[in-house]
Amino acid sequence: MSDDFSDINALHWQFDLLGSIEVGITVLDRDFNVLVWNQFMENNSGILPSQIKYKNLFEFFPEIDKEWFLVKTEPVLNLKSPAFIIWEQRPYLFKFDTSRPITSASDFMYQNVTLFPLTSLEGVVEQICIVVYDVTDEALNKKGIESLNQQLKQISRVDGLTGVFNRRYWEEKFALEHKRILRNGSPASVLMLDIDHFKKVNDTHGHPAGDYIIKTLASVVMQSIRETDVAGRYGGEEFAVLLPETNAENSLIVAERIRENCEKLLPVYEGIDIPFTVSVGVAEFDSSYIDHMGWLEKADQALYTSKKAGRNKVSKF
Ligand SMILES: Nc1nc2c(ncn2[C@@H]2O[C@H](COP(=O)(O)OP(=O)(O)OP(=O)(O)O)[C@@H](O)[C@H]2O)c(=O)[nH]1
Repeated sequence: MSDDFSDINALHWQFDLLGSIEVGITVLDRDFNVLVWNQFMENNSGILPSQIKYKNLFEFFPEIDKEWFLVKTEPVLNLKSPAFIIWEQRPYLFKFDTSRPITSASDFMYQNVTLFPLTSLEGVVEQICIVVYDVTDEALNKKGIESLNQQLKQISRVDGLTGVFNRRYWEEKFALEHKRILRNGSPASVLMLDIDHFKKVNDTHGHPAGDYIIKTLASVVMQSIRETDVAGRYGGEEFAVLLPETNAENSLIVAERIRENCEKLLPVYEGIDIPFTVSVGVAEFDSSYIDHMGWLEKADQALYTSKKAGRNKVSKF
């Protein structure tokens, strides 16, 4: 009698434990009818155990992809091996609101889920137990760090003044593209651009006005090239542009377009007109350019030719 009583007692506190534990626990039969629904599941779903008990899980949670869930539970039921669902794979199994304040970056609870078999005394799997862990904080932290890393990466690649790639990153991309071109022999060209008499802009209108002209040139360049082209700020008022899949003829058209757009544009800084022109050098890739910097050097030489010829010009190496 006293043994029976202590068994009942143990069962009672075990049920209490199940209720107060800060993880979700539910037990399903082989047809996915709910047998156990603990306090955590009730609190987060708003569904009472009396409402869901002996009912099919999928009726209450249509967001669970039934086909996928059957595949996931198959080894649990038939091979007695547990299965895991991590939030990186699937953010949640049950769509619960997050209990975090409204400022939280997520409006649902991220979950790690364990599915394991419950066997009868005969060793037959008759039920499946689902344990749901709330990992919202961990997930948001990780996502926050990832996005911060992404931002840092972006900052380290981009020139702060103009938003185009900085020299270091541009050269990295240029070197990679050069390798690819050496291998497949596809046409490509590179441009070097430099603002004419830029020192005069600074001297006459001041450094901030000079910065404004540099930014203006960057936006002219970006508007004049394709998405697959790669523009970078190479020096103070000097830009480099890589034009993949572009032969000399077509790259001269692009260079001329940039030169003309700059000439036509009349930037106004603090009420003062500051016209400017650019000189451009163009060099098409040649298989003898084994070194990428040797290729760029050709564009620089062509730029020098444009400067010597009176500026506001495009020259081809
Ligand atoms: N405002 C501003 N000026 C810069 C920046 N970087 C470099 N410069 C200036 O750009 C000027 C470049 O002058 P130079 O290289 O002599 O050439 P230039 O006056 O453009 O003459 P040419 O290139 O021969 O037509 C210098 O006065 C630099 O101080 C920058 O970020 N902002």
